[in-house]
Amino acid sequence: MFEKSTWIRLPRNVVVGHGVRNEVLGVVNDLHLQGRPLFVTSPTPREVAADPIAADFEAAGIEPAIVTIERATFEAVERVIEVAEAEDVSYLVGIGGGKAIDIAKLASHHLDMGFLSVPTAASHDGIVSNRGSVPDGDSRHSVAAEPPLAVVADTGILADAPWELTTAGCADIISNYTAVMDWRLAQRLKDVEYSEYAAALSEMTAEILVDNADLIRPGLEESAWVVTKALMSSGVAMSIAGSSRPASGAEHLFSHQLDRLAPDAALHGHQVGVGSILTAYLHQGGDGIWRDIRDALSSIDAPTTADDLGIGDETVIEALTTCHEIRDRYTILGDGMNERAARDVATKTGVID
Ligand SMILES: NC(=O)c1ccc[n+]([C@@H]2O[C@H](COP(=O)([O-])OP(=O)(O)OC[C@H]3O[C@@H](n4cnc5c(N)ncnc54)[C@H](O)[C@@H]3O)[C@@H](O)[C@H]2O)c1
Ligand SMILES: O=P(O)(O)OC[C@@H](O)CO
Ligand SMILES: [Zn+2]
Repeated sequence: MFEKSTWIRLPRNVVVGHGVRNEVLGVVNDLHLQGRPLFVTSPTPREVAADPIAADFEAAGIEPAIVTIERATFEAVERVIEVAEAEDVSYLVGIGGGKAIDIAKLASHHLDMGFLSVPTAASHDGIVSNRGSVPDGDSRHSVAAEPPLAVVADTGILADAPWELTTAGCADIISNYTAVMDWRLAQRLKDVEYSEYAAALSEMTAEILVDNADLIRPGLEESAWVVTKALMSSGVAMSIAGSSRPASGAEHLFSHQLDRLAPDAALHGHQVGVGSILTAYLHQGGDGIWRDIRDALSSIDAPTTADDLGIGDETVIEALTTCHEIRDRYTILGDGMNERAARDVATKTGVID
């Protein structure tokens, strides 16, 4: 008897384009959301987006509560939950980069409230995903949550954001190549649950982005459009899979470990991009696609070496040899690399000198 079943949860409205920041209130009305919102943001996104959106709400007689977070931690999630309860809000709006959106996502899940995702940077593929990613001591939790009810991505804001945030988003997408390799490997060796549709969507998203690399240039609003569509598509792949597997393999383990060893040294997307060069080499050897990944990253100004990341060579080796422990996710790293092997791959790919 066939007894399989699945829930695929996706946003109802996705609004992308120039000036759509002014449409957040319209989206709220379209979703029939009542009551006060709580805006979850961080300092610069507050200035560029949260305060102007709050002014639109105030003009319509709704006074949003606002909480500003600095880091993605479980303490920040708890703070947002406390403010939401104290201010008696009915829904949340995450306004900012990946961290603000993750915190809003996790808090709204706990509160059993809907949330809207308003990215101010095209820097990560958590914009529409159904996961929140938060470090916790020595490990990393990718927590199941609901995807946003709606996404409002203003390409004017995204194009004005610092260019490296956009290149980080591109690199987060390019890393899908190796994430899917790891997923297929884990399916073959460990029989992990696998979705051909989610894997194909994730790979196709990376291919379309790389094919359009010429359009991705600083100051071009069209770049923000191309990258944001890719970030959404990758997030949808995660929602179809019900896990971050289509977009997160060993290159993400490497990045999560760097977050612990060298906090705030580099952006998430840039770290996973360099990780992807390394793990592509581990999967396929010297003749495989590691050079294509490196060249694609380089063509959009994303880092390809430890130096570019501002991270020391020895930290890269430590991350490579220990990152398999960070979470229970089978990848090409298996039960861990030894130091000689780590130094070998990092040197042969030019990630370290
Ligand atoms: N949930 C998921 O599926 C998912 C997917 C990918 C990444 N992530 C998580 O997202 C985080 C990475 O996101 P990130 O790279 O956006 O980091 P981030 O949220 O820390 O943002 C980077 C910096 O850019 C600033 N910023 C944002 N918009 C700006 C603007 N318009 N102008 C100027 N500055 C602006 C932020 O305030 C922050 O200081 C990581 O914690 C990662 O694990 C989650
Ligand atoms: O589950 P994690 O490893 O946090 O991955 C989510 C996201 O960063 C994928 O691009
Ligand atoms: Zn990522």
